[in-house]
Amino acid sequence: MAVGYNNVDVNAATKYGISVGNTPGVLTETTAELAASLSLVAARRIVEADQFMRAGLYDGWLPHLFVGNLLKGQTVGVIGAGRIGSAYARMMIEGFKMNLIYYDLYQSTRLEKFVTAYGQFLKANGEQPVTWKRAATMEDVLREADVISLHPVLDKTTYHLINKERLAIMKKEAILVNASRGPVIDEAALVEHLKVNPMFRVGLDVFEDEPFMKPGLADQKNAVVVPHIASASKVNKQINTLQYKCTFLGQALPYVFYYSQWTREGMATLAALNVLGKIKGYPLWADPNRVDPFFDETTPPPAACPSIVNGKQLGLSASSKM
Ligand SMILES: NC(=O)c1ccc[n+]([C@@H]2O[C@H](COP(=O)([O-])OP(=O)(O)OC[C@H]3O[C@@H](n4cnc5c(N)ncnc54)[C@H](O)[C@@H]3O)[C@@H](O)[C@H]2O)c1
Ligand SMILES: O=C(O)[C@H](O)CO
Repeated sequence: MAVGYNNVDVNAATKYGISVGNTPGVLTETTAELAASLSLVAARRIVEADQFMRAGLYDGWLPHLFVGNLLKGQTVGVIGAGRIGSAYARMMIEGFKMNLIYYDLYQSTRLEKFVTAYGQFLKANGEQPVTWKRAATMEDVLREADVISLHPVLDKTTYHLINKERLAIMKKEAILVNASRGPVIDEAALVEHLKVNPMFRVGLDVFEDEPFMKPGLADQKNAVVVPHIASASKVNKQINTLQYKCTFLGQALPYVFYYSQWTREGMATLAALNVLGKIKGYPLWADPNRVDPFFDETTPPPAACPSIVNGKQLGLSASSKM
């Protein structure tokens, strides 16, 4: 179960009349949050500083100890401004007042409107407004941005999108984050680039030969690496509050019950509803970017398949109800 379906040969599946379902929407914010975390951790050299501290090497404040990059007023570059790329951009812009440059095959009008409105808000409050730019080429993003996060789908147009030549045009102290798919970066070229550019830093959730890393990557202090954990999150939800009599205080105190809602539970729900929908002969859900109605605990899920990526090619009908 996943939103990314690069591991499935969709054309072959379509040829044999097999539907391919995915799980969009439920992991957008969690993946964007992980990309934002990697950006911060890399910018402020948190892992290096943590290891230094634990090794007992800290013997007093020094003006130049672990100097990192301040994000405020810098430029964030997003390659692939779809669901996750746009959510990540909003976090970095609103959280750190960064300017945006993005590259996508399609215009992201909603994202542009968000940055414009936020810029106006900042201006009205006497602050420097944030700005946005849609880049004509991906190279423009690589040249201009201080932090670059990769969020495209993996296909033949994005395989090794970041290669030796493109790394070379990035700023020497840039930060590169990848929470999309490993092969979007030529990882061997990245290792070489990290070796000769110690102030260039990366945050990686995904790897070219997952679960393995290319030789040398683990030795690089300027790389932060985590094991594909972008969707590994949960929310604790309160379900009930009871009063109980506290014996020593002699008064009623609230007793709160929680349960955890896991992101991967949401993904599993969409995957299961895709299967159920197919068995029942349901139509395709009209907008796979808006799957919230499938999680409304007060009503039964809609009689539709939440997201079948080759539904149109297979001639499946679309649901008119939203
Ligand atoms: N690390 C994780 O655990 C994790 C979790 C969820 C999704 N993902 C990955 O994140 C990526 C984005 O997912 P999403 O739900 O936002 O998908 P999405 O389809 O909403 O967005 C992808 C965007 O990439 C753009 N794009 C496609 N080809 C491009 C190209 N050649 N150059 C620039 N842009 C291009 C598309 O136009 C689209 O806007 C996928 O690769 C997915 O597999 C990873
Ligand atoms: O594409 C996805 O959904 C993720 O990589 C799985 O967490």
